[in-house]
Amino acid sequence: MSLAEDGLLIVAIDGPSGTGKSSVSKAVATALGIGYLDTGAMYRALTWWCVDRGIDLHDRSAVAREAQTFPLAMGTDPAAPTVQVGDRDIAAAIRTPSVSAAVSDVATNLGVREQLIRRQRELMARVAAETGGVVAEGRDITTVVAPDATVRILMTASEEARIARRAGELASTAAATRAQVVDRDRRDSAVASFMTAADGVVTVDTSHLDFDGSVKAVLAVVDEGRGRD
Ligand SMILES: Nc1ncnc2c1ncn2[C@@H]1O[C@H](COP(=O)(O)OP(=O)(O)O)[C@@H](O)[C@H]1O
Ligand SMILES: Nc1ccn([C@@H]2O[C@H](COP(=O)(O)OP(=O)(O)O)[C@@H](O)[C@H]2O)c(=O)n1
Repeated sequence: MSLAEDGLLIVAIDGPSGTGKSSVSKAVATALGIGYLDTGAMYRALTWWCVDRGIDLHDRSAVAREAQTFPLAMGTDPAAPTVQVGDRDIAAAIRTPSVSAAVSDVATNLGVREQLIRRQRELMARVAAETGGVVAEGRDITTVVAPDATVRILMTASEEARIARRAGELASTAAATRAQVVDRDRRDSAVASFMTAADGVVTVDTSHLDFDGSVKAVLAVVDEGRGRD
């Protein structure tokens, strides 16, 4: 199944931590009046779920089994995205440093990726059918989840800018944040290629842009991509 058929607007955005993917994607989806999917939140939610249930994250087949069945519900309204398992709201719980430190162990499990990619494609197709399109962001959306998306963007920013943004959010020092961010990107790179743009993927470098400038830059790429379609 091609996600991009039927005139739906599928915008795929990848990039390393702290480039502005989540915040910019939400604003872009809001401006376009379409849905929003944070795929990183799905890997974080599975990590939280396994830890909560006492499942050893290194037991690859047990974690992959949970990926297939755990009761995840992603709210895809860009103005108020939600993450729930069962009826429990875990949006805040999945952002804790302990989940951030453990999530790469879950995301580098290929059995997990197979299941979550399947769920991401299903969700994207459903949301796009409902709203006319979707902005999905993560590490492998442009290359694996939706390589046939209408518009494919790699968001980049200098390591310095990314660390400064994350440190601001976490109220942490640059040195401590550097270790977390760089280390996570390195581990994540084992299973997805998001540091350089694949063929046909447009790079948006946000190092010297403010937030509004980044939103405008992405909207300009979307406009151009739509025109070509
Ligand atoms: N272009 C930008 N300039 C300055 N700050 C930004 C920019 N884009 C995002 N931010 C801020 O940086 C932080 C990290 O952004 P986020 O969207 O979470 O990045 P990512 O999803 O790529 O990890 C957020 O606090 C966000 O508001
Ligand atoms: N498409 C995706 C999205 C995220 N991930 C994993 O999920 C983690 C959390 O993603 P995130 O988008 O919330 O990360 P940040 O916004 O904190 O950088 C990443 O560090 C990857 O391990 C992935 O493997 N593939």
